[in-house]
Amino acid sequence: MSHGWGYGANNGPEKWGKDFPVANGRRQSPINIVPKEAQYDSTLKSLKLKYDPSNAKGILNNGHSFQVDYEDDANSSILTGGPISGTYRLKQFHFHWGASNDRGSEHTVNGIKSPCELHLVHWNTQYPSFGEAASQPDGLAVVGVFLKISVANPRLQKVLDAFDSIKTKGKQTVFANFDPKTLLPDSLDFWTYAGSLTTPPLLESVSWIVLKEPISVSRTQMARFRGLLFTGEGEAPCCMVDNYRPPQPLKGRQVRASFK
Ligand SMILES: CCCCNCC(=O)NCCc1ccc(S(N)(=O)=O)cc1
Ligand SMILES: [Zn+2]
Repeated sequence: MSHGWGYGANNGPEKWGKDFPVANGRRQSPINIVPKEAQYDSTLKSLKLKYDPSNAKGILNNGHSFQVDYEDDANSSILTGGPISGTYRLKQFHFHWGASNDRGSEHTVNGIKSPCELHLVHWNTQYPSFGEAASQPDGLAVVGVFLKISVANPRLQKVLDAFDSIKTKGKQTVFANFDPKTLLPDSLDFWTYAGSLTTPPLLESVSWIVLKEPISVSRTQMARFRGLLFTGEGEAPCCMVDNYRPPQPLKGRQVRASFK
């Protein structure tokens, strides 16, 4: 795909398999979560997230989404517990969203899409770097959080206020002193399954941890996500919307629940 992957008709999820054959693999993400078919696993530990706000570095429009990058050369912002063993370091968080509020999330629950989904990306400190970890079956752990339309979420404000500085692909700006823990819901109840990156290179290295409880976002706040552009400065503008991969075949995988 010389024109690079994306979410359009010519380079979107249905075309990714050409350049990334693992797209048709046995542990692809996202998936549709069917709560009634998830097995409660009492041996799952509670999730422990310890983040240092001063590790926040910058916010970047990468042409597919925007991401907030964290300093990851020490165990200061880490994920432990849940389905994982050992310590995983926060690398970045980003979102996926739709052109309208009826779609946008990657995971679905009983086939229902949410308007937006937050991903907090962590890598296993057993490996020397994110890049190394990303090629290992237990290399990454991503916490997924659904956003649902409700009252405005004040915790999103700082992220939204940076959008004017990163409107086009490749733009980035300093983003300091932000605790992603403030983006999490009250309950850390989760579903978990073995999956992959949901964008190319679609590496099958992710322990997915999808929280049951959503956080809120208002219609007005969602509209601001849609003001970002997939395109670079000076190119014909294309709104950054519908940057989600649809659910992939479960292929016999089990989804476990941390709650009854
Ligand atoms: C510019 C060099 C970057 C090297 N990065 C190489 C690489 O593997 N990047 C993958 C980054 C990624 C993609 C998808 C998710 S998701 N949506 O599954 O949470 C999380 C993280
Ligand atoms: Zn993602």
